[in-house]
Amino acid sequence: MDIDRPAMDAQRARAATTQELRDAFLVEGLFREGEVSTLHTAEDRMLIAGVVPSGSALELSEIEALGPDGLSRREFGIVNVGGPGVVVVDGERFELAPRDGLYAGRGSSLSFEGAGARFYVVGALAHTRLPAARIAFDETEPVELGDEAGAGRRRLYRYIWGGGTVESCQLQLGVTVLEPGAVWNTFPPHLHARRTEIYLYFELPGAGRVVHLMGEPEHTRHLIVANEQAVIAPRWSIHSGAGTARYSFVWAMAGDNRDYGDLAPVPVEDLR
Ligand SMILES: O=C(O)C(=O)C[C@H](O)C(=O)CO
Repeated sequence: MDIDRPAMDAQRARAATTQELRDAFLVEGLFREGEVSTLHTAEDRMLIAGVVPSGSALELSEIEALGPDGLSRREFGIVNVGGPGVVVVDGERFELAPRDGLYAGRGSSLSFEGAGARFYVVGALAHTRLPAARIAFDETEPVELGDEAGAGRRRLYRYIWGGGTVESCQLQLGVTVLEPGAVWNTFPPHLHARRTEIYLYFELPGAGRVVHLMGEPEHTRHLIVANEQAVIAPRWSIHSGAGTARYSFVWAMAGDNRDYGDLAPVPVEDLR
């Protein structure tokens, strides 16, 4: 799979059918055994990929949608959403346990190993090359969010962000893990005027679904999302959701700045 997806504007999203919304904002089939699958979106030119090495190593190589410069002008954030595996960045081997993350700078050559590993890759345009760094889930101090009464207790692990130790050009990325009994993420929701955000839901049971809320605050829409599916949130779209079971998700942003707190909360009373 190598998809080049155009943007849909807010006005069209208000009136889009369920299928049109899914075609524009939902990413299905990203993780296929023994394959690298990619999607490039016109929203902040973000690239996402699912890499499932199975028996043999796989490389992230040139992608048709990116044209002649290919991956050479991009930085990458990676999270292992499967079993243990290895990412090789320009010959250097990084072992990634489940939920571990990795940053790889502009123009890195990337290959992936490990039967059982499932790598989620996010690429953003980058103006300079910065050093690769592994971010261990176990060693990252989480931010505690939500409460039990609101079924939203969760831990947010910031891997690559403006206030952190791993440098990036524009990419921000982390993992949010819901506590047992929690189903809500990112509520009340918010907007980022200067960034695009992509969520990848994972650790959701097979028959589980997340009702993902999107759209302008006064014209909300929803997507029914299964495990290992991603949702693109343009700058005009809220991003929030409630699951039929607990889950985790990778959030990743690209855009004008790396100030993680640069967001506009939307009061619940203003949602329509
Ligand atoms: O659970 C949450 O809340 C989040 O993970 C919020 C995301 O980081 C986000 O949406 C940042 O814009």
